[in-house]
Amino acid sequence: MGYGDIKKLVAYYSYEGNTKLMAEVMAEEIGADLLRLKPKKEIQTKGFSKYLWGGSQIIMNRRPELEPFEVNPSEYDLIIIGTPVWAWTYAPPVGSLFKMVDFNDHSMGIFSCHGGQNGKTLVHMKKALQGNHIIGEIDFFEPLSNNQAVAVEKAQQWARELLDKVVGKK
Ligand SMILES: Cc1cc2nc3c(=O)[nH]c(=O)nc-3n(C[C@H](O)[C@H](O)[C@H](O)COP(=O)(O)O)c2cc1C
Repeated sequence: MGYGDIKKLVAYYSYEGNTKLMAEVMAEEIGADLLRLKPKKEIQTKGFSKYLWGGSQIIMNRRPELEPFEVNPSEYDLIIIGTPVWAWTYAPPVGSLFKMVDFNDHSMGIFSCHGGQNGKTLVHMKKALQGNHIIGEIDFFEPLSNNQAVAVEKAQQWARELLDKVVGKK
């Protein structure tokens, strides 16, 4: 099977744009569809209270209801999932995705964007995605404001490597 036959998706949540940038760069690099996870109710607070609000979402293990998807994620051969790190783990809307879609036997890449403490984010994602093939994982330190060009190149290269692995496997 060639590169053109592989169905690729980048699904992500982003509150402040870092994960969005990395997801868009990856999708463009490998010609993937994009799925932005959008909670039906998103609190708009950019000050310190965002940590209180987000932290409480994690503590209460919230799985917010998301806007309907325009694609069916389980139909893809390669699925990349990106999240910001919230309280050392993946953000609640990504947990909603895991609950809504029965991922099984998919080739997947997982990535996170964080402020220096990735915590157990990728470990927790792998646990939630058991039964799939996690063929790559990567994290980025505040890519919007910290060496953006380097982060972009790293994201492009990583996405290409994932695609090469999937093509090689088929
Ligand atoms: C509610 C909340 C909790 C956060 N918790 C962490 C954390 O535990 N560790 C960390 O390194 N960064 C943490 N951050 C920072 C974000 O992970 C980081 O800014 C990331 O790049 C944001 O991605 P985004 O712009 O796609 O939303 C937190 C941010 C928010 C809003």
